[in-house]
Amino acid sequence: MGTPHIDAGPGDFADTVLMPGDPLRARYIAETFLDEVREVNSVRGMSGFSGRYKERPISVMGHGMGIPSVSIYARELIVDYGARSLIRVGSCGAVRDDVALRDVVIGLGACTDSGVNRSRFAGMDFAAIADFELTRHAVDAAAALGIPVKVGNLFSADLFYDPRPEILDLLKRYGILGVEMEAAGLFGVAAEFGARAATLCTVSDHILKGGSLSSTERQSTFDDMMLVALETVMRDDRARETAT
Ligand SMILES: O=P(O)(O)O[C@H]1O[C@H](CO)[C@@H](O)[C@H]1O
Ligand SMILES: O=c1cc[nH]c(=O)[nH]1
Repeated sequence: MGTPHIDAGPGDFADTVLMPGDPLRARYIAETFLDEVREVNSVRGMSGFSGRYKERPISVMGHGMGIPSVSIYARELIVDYGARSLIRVGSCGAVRDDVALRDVVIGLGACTDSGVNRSRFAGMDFAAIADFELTRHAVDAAAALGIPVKVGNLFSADLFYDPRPEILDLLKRYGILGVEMEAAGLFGVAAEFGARAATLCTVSDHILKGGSLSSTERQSTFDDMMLVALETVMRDDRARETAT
């Protein structure tokens, strides 16, 4: 098998995939948190790995930057490789005064200036929301780990270098917790193909107040968020077992 962007074989991916934008962050997660790791994709350098966390098969793969890129990888993982749950583990910028560098935010939903969800939803406004169960388990996992999180709305921007500085105050006024570039598209793809998606982000810079983490820090220092994401999967499994 194989797709235009993934050359893994059947069964190479677990049903749950953690997805950072940065493929080097994917490698870091796999090498730091998973056992029995094997690389299952390297097309275009978009590293994908499968391994085990506490015996549970789990995959991690980069999705690149922006909604077009995450839309390709999310669709191929769901449709061609049978992924059922995608958890983005990203970085974001803050606009609110009460959101600081390294805060972990969990997206309930994501606003966007992208038109992709209108394209897929017959021109209507689609509410790009995270899967409730995954999100609830992420919040509970964070609490159990003693890792503070903020839960609320994200903004998925089409432009990293946006020439409209005035929108930042608008985002702040509307309570946006983090500005990133994929969640709204990921939620749209998951809805289109009947999968589940969640987004966790660590704040890597404060867009209004200033201050930022280095690219190396963004690549390999988001361990709190990774633990929350991995424990989310474990909690989600336990909840599903109990329900059946
Ligand atoms: O660090 P990642 O997960 O890539 O997330 C954020 O960083 C990139 C921009 O620098 C965008 O992909 C944005 O969503
Ligand atoms: O997309 C992003 C990611 C981090 N910081 C930003 O300002 N935007």
